[in-house]
Amino acid sequence: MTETAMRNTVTHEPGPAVVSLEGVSKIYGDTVRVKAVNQLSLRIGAGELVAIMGPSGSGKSTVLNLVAGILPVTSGTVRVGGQNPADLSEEEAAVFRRTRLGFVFQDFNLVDTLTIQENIMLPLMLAANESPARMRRRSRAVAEQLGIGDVLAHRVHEVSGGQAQRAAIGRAIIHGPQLLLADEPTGNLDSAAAQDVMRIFSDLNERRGVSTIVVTHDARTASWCKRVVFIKDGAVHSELYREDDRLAFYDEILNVLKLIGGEGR
Ligand SMILES: Nc1ncnc2c1ncn2[C@@H]1O[C@H](COP(=O)(O)OP(=O)(O)OP(=O)(O)O)[C@@H](O)[C@H]1O
Repeated sequence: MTETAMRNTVTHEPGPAVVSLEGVSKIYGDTVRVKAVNQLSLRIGAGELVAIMGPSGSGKSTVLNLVAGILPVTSGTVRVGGQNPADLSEEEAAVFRRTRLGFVFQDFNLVDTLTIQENIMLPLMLAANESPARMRRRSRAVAEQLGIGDVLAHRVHEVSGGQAQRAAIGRAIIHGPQLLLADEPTGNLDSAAAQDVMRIFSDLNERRGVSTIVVTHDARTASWCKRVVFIKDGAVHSELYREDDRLAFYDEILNVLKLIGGEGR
């Protein structure tokens, strides 16, 4: 496949940008310098479900952390919902992340000592502007939507990996974030649980228009997204847009991964 063919030219018109990166570079270290992201520009429209793929060390997680405002850029501009995280104080940035973004991680990052329901309620508890009864009602509704209404009273070690990740998704969406950021959300799951999790992201995106970025090594996971951005050496290498057929998209993704390296699993 040629690079021109990979950069699908069908007209896609995403909504207003929820994320835009312009000429963004990130260099780690002072003495030993690692250029993890190199003049990268990327626009993600509101309501998009996008995967970021690329070989190990290509800069995927760094890009996600730059979008989240967890890492400062070395140069260039990042905007999330029109806001440049660099313009915010540390405290404002923390509030921005807590109220406007939702995070999902490979290892779930649930609090072991809390129940599944308490984990899902956590962002509401931190915001401290809702009554306990309302927080419980909202967390139950989210859990039922995600198919884990029956394990709300369980501790984290009493649920499966797939249920734990669904709880983490519940925690990520309960406050109605503008943008969901997921770093290898299916990396610790078996194939069936991974498909369930991606079906949930896809449903949230289609029914509720939740803008989502998923970093993944896994072509099957990426095939649930509508667009895949391939990163190599810290810059955008190519992109694919999904038409209707998810399995055909999966094959197209594997072909690009063969070309640029990356597992595909
Ligand atoms: N805190 C850090 N300090 C120094 N170098 C770092 C740091 N974090 C990442 N790097 C380097 O930056 C480059 C990009 O790393 P990053 O984790 O963003 O890549 P990735 O594509 O997410 O990799 P993987 O798929 O293996 O998770 C790599 O060369 C990595 O070694």
